[in-house]
Amino acid sequence: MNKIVMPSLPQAWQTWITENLARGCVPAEMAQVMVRDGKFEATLARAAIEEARRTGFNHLAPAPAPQPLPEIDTSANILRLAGHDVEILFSLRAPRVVLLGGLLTSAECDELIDYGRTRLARSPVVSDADGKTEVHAHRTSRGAMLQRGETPLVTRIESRLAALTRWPVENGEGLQMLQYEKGNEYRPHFDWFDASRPGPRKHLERGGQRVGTIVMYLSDVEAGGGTSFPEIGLTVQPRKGSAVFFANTDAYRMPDQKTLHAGDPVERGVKYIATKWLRERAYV
Ligand SMILES: O=C(O)CCC(=O)C(=O)O
Ligand SMILES: [Fe+2]
Repeated sequence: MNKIVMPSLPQAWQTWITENLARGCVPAEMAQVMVRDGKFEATLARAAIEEARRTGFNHLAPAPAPQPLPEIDTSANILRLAGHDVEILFSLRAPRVVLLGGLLTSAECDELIDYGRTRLARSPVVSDADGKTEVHAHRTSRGAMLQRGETPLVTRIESRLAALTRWPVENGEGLQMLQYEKGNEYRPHFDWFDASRPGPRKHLERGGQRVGTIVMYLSDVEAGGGTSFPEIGLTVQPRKGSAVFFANTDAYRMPDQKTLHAGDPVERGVKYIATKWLRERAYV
């Protein structure tokens, strides 16, 4: 095996191999993770791990520090953000999930629905082949894509989200206001882009990975319509004004498989949400 396998890997994976070997992880299991999560050829994964082992896995520069991510201070019950108190209802460390109460006021929810409702169109998904957006049976809601700062209310919400997550407004995609009627759903999916597929890879060029998601509930729902995370057995029930935040990647900004999530089918009532996706860098 030649010696240049490791440097050909993305820096984050070099660091991952180095750190996991140092922690005593089993090489065969590490190779499986690289195939599953990094979409590497098995032979390449094994060669890189073997090379790192032979060289004492210290031929790399010191591991870079974990990258900053959007993060919410969950040290108290109430987070005071410039004139607005948000309740921290629960938090989970890995994957990072935080449930927030009273992120939006009832009047803000109603205003956002009234504003977005005038231009609802079937919600698209990103195609694997070319990155264009297309209508798909897996996502049956209708929605409106709002520009960043499109109205004073949108600006106010975006500033609140930036203070909440300590993440710049410029790194956010525009808000999406979504309406799910009876039977409408968003089947299990990831919000992060899979760099091994040509379509999603194109989206990474503008602003990098989607490192965080905030789903804000603009209405109560009589039955169904929860946001569920099947890998961790969690379902969040919509409650007007509440929101769920989750980080889509680990501390090295590597996609996290545990963030698989769905908008469950609405059984009774109408569900309205606003979704905000946070990128690694400015989204312009
Ligand atoms: O509808 C939901 O509860 C989840 C929405 C979602 O996953 C998204 O907008 O990316
Ligand atoms: Fe999502």
